[in-house]
Amino acid sequence: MSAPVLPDGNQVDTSAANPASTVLDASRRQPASSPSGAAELASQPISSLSPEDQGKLAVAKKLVIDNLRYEPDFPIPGIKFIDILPIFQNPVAFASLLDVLVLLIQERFGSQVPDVIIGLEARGFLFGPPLALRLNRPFVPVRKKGKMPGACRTVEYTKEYGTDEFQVQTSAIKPGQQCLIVDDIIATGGTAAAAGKLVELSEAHIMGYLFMIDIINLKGTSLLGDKPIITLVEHNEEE
Ligand SMILES: O=P(O)(O)OC[C@H]1O[C@H](OP(=O)(O)OP(=O)(O)O)[C@H](O)[C@@H]1O
Ligand SMILES: Nc1ncnc2[nH]cnc12
Repeated sequence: MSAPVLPDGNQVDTSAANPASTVLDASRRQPASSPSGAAELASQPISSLSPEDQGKLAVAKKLVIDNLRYEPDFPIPGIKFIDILPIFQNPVAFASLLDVLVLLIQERFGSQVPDVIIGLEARGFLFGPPLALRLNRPFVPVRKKGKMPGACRTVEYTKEYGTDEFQVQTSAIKPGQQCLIVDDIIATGGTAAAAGKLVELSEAHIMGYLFMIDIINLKGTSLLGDKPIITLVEHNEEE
């Protein structure tokens, strides 16, 4: 099978990224196959990107989808867990992910760069800090209760498989800052909404949310009001 073809006609070598995967034409909006058959490319407009950047976006999305793993009944019965960790064991996929997240932020917000990147424990810590570095902006962690020293703001929340409490250090987010909240997955939306509340308690602004994956049948984005949401991949558990 031939390698993905960019709009400029050049071929992209993704074989080093995932030798076992089937390499598909990156110009397609959806892969012909994925490990579960359920993860699909998010249908956000890409028209303002150059042809070269559209090619990068298509290749990065495919690399992400090909590097997901699905674990039934984890962490509790009935949950089909999406394991994103293989992406970070694959330097080509990881670098491609970061490149494309920067592109999507630029596409959505133009020349306005977030003042701060807010990453959510734990998997928002995997790509939030390198993304913040790429944007030359500070990274602020939101952590589960009891992990950080000093004064913290706290909110309780409910997520797909339980309840939890989130904290941010009181002085970490400055009043008036434009915050981009980043996490690997939005499922029921409770986690991301809780992080949004912490930003608001800090008297800062939610500039938007960014997720690698949206489990769309759980409709989590409905908890995020009218804030801009960037999603790379949509996953439907019902398909
Ligand atoms: O949209 P929701 O239903 O709220 O769920 C989404 C959250 O669930 C997962 O985190 P988890 O709480 O499992 O934490 P972990 O990353 O520390 O494992 C995931 O990384 C998101 O943060
Ligand atoms: N199904 C799922 N897979 C991975 N992380 C999750 N967080 C919430 N739901 C999840």
